[in-house]
Amino acid sequence: MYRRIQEGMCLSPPISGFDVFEDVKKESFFQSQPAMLSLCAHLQELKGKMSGFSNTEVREEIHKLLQVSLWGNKCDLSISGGQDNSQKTSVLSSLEDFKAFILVDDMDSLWNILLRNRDGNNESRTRVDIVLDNAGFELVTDFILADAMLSLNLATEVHFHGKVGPWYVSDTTKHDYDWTIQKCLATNNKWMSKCGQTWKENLKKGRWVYHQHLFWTLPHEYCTMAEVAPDLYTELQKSDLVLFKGDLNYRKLTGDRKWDYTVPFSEALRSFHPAPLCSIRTLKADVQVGLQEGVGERLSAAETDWMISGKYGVIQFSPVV
Ligand SMILES: O=P(O)(O)OC[C@@]1(O)O[C@H](CO)[C@@H](O)[C@@H]1O
Repeated sequence: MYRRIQEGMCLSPPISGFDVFEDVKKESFFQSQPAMLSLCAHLQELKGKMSGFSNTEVREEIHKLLQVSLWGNKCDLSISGGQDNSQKTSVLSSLEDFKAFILVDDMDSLWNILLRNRDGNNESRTRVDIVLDNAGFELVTDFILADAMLSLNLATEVHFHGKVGPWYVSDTTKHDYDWTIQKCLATNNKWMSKCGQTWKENLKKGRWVYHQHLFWTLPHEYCTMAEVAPDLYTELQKSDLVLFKGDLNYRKLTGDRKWDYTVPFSEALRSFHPAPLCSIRTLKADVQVGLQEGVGERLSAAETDWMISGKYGVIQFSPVV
């Protein structure tokens, strides 16, 4: 359907570059602004005190921001049919309450990778890639996470991957990416504006890099990437850690199959192992792997919609196997 919409626009010059979802995406950004402001303030406060942080404190902070980025994935305009689905309240204050809804949390594995950079010498480089999902609140949570990873010396560069055109209503395009940074920069809130300024500089200095590739809007499951889009696969192989945001990426990672709940994530990825990777996803489609024995069955008995409601989430890691 999204390809058809795009095709219709492409065949209609002079509006062939028009994004039919632009207005709802912008509206969702503005409606989430109070929640974004509190995150920006939190980040700036963190930067002010992080020089004396122990590794344990750094771990705790980055774990919090990973969870913020996870719950940011609840805000997608495809699941709500384009209706308001913005974040109205600060997520940070609810993290403890939400912990029980994280079905897999592989933070330890992520930490082992990120710690290498922090403990390494000045010449060591750690590249983290983020395969983006929704613009609006979720994108800002991804920016906050990426900024913190650089500031806390856990990574030296972050590469973002977006869509070539409007997709699943709110998915991030290059225009959304640039617009969001510019809007944050231009706001009259000092913390948010400071964030926007830093993000713009990160791009200028090559600490942040934006990529787009047609593959992300093709129907292929990711185990075919090496064959269908070898250039993209080679690009991801340069990464130390690839974070895949959102539900649709999870479906394509696992091939949208009816896996048993306990099948290991690495196995469900089949031949897709360009780099260590992690899915950060709230559950909105009926595919889930890597659960402890009995968890899927227990949830199915208690809540018929547990796989599609967006109430549950995973931070699920796979090494290169
Ligand atoms: O990738 P996202 O933004 O987390 O989710 C996209 C999504 O909501 O769109 C589809 C319904 O249109 C669902 O299968 C899927 O969960």
